Amino acid sequence: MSASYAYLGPEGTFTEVALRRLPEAATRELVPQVSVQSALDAVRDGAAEAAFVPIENSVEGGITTTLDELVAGRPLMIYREVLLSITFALLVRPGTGLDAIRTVTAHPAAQPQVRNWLTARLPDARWESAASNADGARLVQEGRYDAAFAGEFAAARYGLEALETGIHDAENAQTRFVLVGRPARPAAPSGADKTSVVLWQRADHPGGLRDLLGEFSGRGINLMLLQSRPTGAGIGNYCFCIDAEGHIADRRMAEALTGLKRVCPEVRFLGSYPRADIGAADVRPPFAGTSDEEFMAAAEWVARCQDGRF
Ligand SMILES: O=C(O)C(=O)Cc1ccccc1
Repeated sequence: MSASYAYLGPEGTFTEVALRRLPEAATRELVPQVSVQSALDAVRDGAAEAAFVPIENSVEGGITTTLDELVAGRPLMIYREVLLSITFALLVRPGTGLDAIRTVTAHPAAQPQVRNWLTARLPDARWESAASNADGARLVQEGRYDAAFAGEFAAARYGLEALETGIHDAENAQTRFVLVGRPARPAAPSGADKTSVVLWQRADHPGGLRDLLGEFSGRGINLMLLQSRPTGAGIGNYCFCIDAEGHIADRRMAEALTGLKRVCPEVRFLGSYPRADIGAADVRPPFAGTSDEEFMAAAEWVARCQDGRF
């Protein structure tokens, strides 16, 4: 197995900056890929140990290419996450002024984060999507577009200059990235973990989603993400990507997943991994009746009842 991490490239993406924040990245070869799909396929085919890709941003929600790959592609698992605060720079070939910009490019997920700025400052510019923000910068270098929204750090890499910096429609916009590998035993609980799953619900079942969510809420498990994605089976057919607080090694999470596996036609476990937003010291204690000890004591009581030893 190759000790390399594939990531959404080319060099100079926000993805690369976020990846370099993981201590383990320092000991791996980092290999840029042209798309999220090719980064994930490199892992599935054994060419890379893991892939690092964007999955969610606080302005627009899920990065659908990544979610759909994790939902429907050959199974993979999430091992780590990184949160990165993002502002954009407008990168141009040296000497280009704002009034000369007719075309702008960036990754589609960048657009909702710069839309107001674009309307105010470059109302007539035509938007074209790029495979990533750094790829947009590369295309500006090649003369294909006049300007790209990307990280300021990408300017030097592509011989461009930043005409404007700090561009962001929403304050504190953050993007979440995940390190994805082939399925294996999740790391032991860190004390502040989350669990990602995809749930399919039975067709035409009134209150189906409420019942699925009840498996979590009834055990005191807080949800951090709920995103529906079409299953591809026609209008009205959705599955649900869910991030929930806790680790599959926690009794309450294991029991919630057991309940979901019984009632859902399909459940895909996407991993239990350390949260990037808070540490163990900030995790609130389990709600009354939902600690490991309370689950175990209750299971022992049932066993004693079954034995007539209560
Ligand atoms: O990493 C990049 O540069 C990307 O193209 C993905 C992305 C898109 C929008 C915000 C953050 C990351």
